[in-house]
Amino acid sequence: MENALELRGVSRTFKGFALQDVSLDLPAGTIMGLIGENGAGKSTTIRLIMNALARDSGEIQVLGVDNRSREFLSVKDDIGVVLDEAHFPELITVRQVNTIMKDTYRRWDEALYFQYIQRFELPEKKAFKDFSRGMTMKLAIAVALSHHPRLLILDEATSGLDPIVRDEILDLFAEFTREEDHSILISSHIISDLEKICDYIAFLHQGKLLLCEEKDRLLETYGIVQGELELPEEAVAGRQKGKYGTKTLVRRDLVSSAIPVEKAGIEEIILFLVKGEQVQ
Ligand SMILES: Nc1ncnc2c1ncn2[C@@H]1O[C@H](COP(=O)(O)OP(=O)(O)OP(=O)(O)O)[C@@H](O)[C@H]1O
Repeated sequence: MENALELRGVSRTFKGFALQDVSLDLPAGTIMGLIGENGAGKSTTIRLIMNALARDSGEIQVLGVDNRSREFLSVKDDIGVVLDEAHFPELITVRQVNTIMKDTYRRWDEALYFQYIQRFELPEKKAFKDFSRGMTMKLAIAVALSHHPRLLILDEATSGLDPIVRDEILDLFAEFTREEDHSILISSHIISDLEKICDYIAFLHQGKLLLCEEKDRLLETYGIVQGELELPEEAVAGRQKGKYGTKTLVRRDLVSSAIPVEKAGIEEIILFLVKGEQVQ
């Protein structure tokens, strides 16, 4: 299997919002960051992938299987999912979650689950209703990882976590993909988080996928030129005029080597591409 996920022309319309014609491939063994502003359609895309939401059109293959087929039910065992509204019953405890998951997943690994519980310092006897947002996300991540999935689908899984825990969890995700057939789709609006660990960046804006590209390729392709320099128009991908002068996002290969081009970060590239010409 080459791709863990394949979306072709996927669309879904709600009143006032449409996810339009989304196509992307997540190669097995890689991490894709799905980024976009609030309301861009990230959760909708993830719900469509899990077939928790029906699409209007398009095709979705998950781990080589059509997500509307019967086979998808058994493939679900191979997917660890953390949704942004991760929820467990109010009175349930960490220990009771273990008992339930034992019956839910064929490959549930109790020892591994309790290792994560300890690592995340989660209380074993506290009722779920008294968990903070960070604790909730940690519990959901522990569950997602403890049934030995091949694909992790994570919707805003790091939001609500403090920077230290967030870093630890991002390392954990990177560790997960060291196995060559392990893949991750992770959505976030914290671009810097995703920049660290992702191989691919997919960028949704108002329901459209504006970009889906290898991260390193984006970093190689674009750079920043400071000041009002003469540049070939085809090299200019975006421009910002601010109090402290002009910054231009350029395609490096179209700019003369005499012009100094600085490195651009993923966040900068995305912002420039979306905003185009801008005066601040
Ligand atoms: N079931 C639904 N019925 C109607 N509109 C919906 C439904 N689900 C999502 N939407 C709308 O679709 C749009 C995209 O929402 P979505 O949750 O996919 O965005 P998102 O990128 O995940 O945003 P956030 O970062 O805020 O979580 C929003 O305008 C939302 O109101």
